[in-house]
Amino acid sequence: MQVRFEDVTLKFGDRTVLDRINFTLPSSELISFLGPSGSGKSTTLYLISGLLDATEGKIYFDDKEVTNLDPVKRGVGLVFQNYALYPHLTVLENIMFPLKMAKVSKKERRRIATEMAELTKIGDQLDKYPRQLSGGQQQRVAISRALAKSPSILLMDEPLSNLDARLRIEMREEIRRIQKETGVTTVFVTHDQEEALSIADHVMVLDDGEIQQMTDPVTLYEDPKNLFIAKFIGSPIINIFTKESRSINKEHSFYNKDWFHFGVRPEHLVIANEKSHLLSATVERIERVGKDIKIHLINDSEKFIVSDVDTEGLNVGDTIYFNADEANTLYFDIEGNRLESRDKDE
Ligand SMILES: Nc1ncnc2c1ncn2[C@@H]1O[C@H](COP(=O)(O)OP(=O)(O)OP(=O)(O)O)[C@@H](O)[C@H]1O
Repeated sequence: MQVRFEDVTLKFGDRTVLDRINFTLPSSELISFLGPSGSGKSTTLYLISGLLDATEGKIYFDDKEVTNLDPVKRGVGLVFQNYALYPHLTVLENIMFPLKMAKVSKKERRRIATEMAELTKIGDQLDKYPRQLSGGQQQRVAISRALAKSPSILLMDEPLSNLDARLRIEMREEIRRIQKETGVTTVFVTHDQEEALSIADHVMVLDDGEIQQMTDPVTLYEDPKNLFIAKFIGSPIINIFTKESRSINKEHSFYNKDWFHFGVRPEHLVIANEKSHLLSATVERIERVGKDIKIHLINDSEKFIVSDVDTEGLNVGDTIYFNADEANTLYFDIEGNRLESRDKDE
């Protein structure tokens, strides 16, 4: 099922949190809402679920307007960070609970709940209580329960935030598998860009209540619409320079072009010689994490990072020279809007 927002505004008192936002979530896909804390991700999710009412604007599920429809009638499945399981009910009873509320027959409840538990690989834990399960297992129960009523859309609010790093990675793969097996349109809220990029078919990036860009993860990384997206997506962070930057060689032909900021990702800086370089800096630290090598550089107080270069013979304190890989250089105007944007969604 497709979700469409038309000029949706949400105010808390006189504070506008979302201001006339418009988007369409494609059917049967996994969509991530990504953004810093307070950007409006959960608010947008609650508007879809009906737990919050829009102050203005219209919300559609396919062609049906649901703006004023009761949350129960919207048929959404919800999964929260804290699992929200009933502690006094077993796994099976937890999954069957919404079906019981919907007056589904006992036999049918058990059949559906067992099927959902098999789907989420929790079928061998049916008689246990939530306290006897790990965080990852509890989240599997919560997902089974949310899917039991065949929701039109599955909404997940930071579902992995309570899990440790390894389990987070395992569970995000599981969520993707379950979404692909069921085909239920799913929204996954996170503030973790790596999580969003790895799991989602489409990512909607929010900042301060505004949609900055909505596209597939590869386009988001390669073709950011503005400086905010360029800096928010990618780790290590993109290197950004301005016309005033002391690291830039102002003799370089590149300098005369019509940009105010330009950005080069750490893997797109290439070593040059002193005569024809664009950037210069001193090696401050060489960081090795497993096979990944990052060189931290400094020029005056400006810092940047380069990766994927040969570090043999390189020492802290050395001055090195770079050129930017032109095809992968991102240019921005003074307001931070991308120049020559190649956004495929436009
Ligand atoms: N009930 C409320 N009353 C007043 N302001 C609220 C309320 N709920 C949220 N807000 C404000 O709305 C803005 C968006 O909040 P929201 O929870 O949607 O952000 P978020 O992107 O989900 O952030 P986080 O990752 O921290 O949960 C924030 O500035 C928040 O303070």
